Amino acid sequence: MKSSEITELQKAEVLIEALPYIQRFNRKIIVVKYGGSAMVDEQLKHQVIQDVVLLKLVGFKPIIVHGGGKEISRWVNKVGMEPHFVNGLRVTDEPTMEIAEMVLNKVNKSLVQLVNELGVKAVGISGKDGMLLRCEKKLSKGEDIGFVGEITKVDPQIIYDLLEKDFLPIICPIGSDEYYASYNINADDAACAIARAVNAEKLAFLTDVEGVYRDFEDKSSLISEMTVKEAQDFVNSGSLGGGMLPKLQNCIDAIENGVSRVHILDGRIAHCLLLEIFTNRGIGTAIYKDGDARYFHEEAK
Ligand SMILES: NC(=[NH2+])NCCC[C@H](N)C(=O)O
Repeated sequence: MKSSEITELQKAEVLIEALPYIQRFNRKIIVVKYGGSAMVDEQLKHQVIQDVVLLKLVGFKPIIVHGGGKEISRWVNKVGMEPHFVNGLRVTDEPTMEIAEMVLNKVNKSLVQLVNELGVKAVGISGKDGMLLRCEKKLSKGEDIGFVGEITKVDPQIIYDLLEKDFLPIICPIGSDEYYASYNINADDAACAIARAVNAEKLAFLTDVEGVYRDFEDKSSLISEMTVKEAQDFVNSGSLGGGMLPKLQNCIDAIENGVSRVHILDGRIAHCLLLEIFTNRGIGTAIYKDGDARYFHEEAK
């Protein structure tokens, strides 16, 4: 429908549809894992930031956890470093880690600036600040791939302090080990661990797919919602394709550890966060605690 075809009443109805969600998620923590195409395309980037600012201004407590993989590769190439690979994974040696940390902090501050420009005060930190993310070296099939960390402990105090003072925390996934060395952490894992540690109401992943498909080959088989049990059965069935397995496992892990709802969204769709959170049907895949599924649809009818 073209916007000119939307009547005034329909516009009002859109806002009314959002009412129960504004009410339900008021003062609740929503962790947004920001990554993929939505980080590269300038317009999408702006729209994501607008959505998060809106979430903040209607009374939610959003937290952004972001990656920066593409930007790190760009800088590694720019300085002419030769990448090394083990098991198909790029090795994060010391010089690469140095660049990764510089780039992630740079990306972090550019997001802070975008949020600030829209009138909400953001504070950008890495997992090293306040000792938020502690980690140890992660091996790939027993092999050393450098400074890639696996989270061992999350201390969310810094997040609570920022939220209490009404700041919007923006976090890049760098952690430190027992010797205080820096490690690069997978941003999905960081978002999941942070959401668990703060008992977030929601965790939303911005990805480059529409959501979870029942049949990976069939793009019309998008699953709109499932319970954590259904998600677990799906993982166990072994029929999950396209790199979705670790993501879905993270979702299950989050829900089993205190997060109420996890959403897998298509970050390539403009304003995907608003369309998911403030409508009954959403646009991606929502995973609920057992017993919670469809409850909200029923109530919102
Ligand atoms: N993909 C879906 N079926 N989403 C439903 C979303 C429901 C509601 N807006 C929420 O954020 O919890």
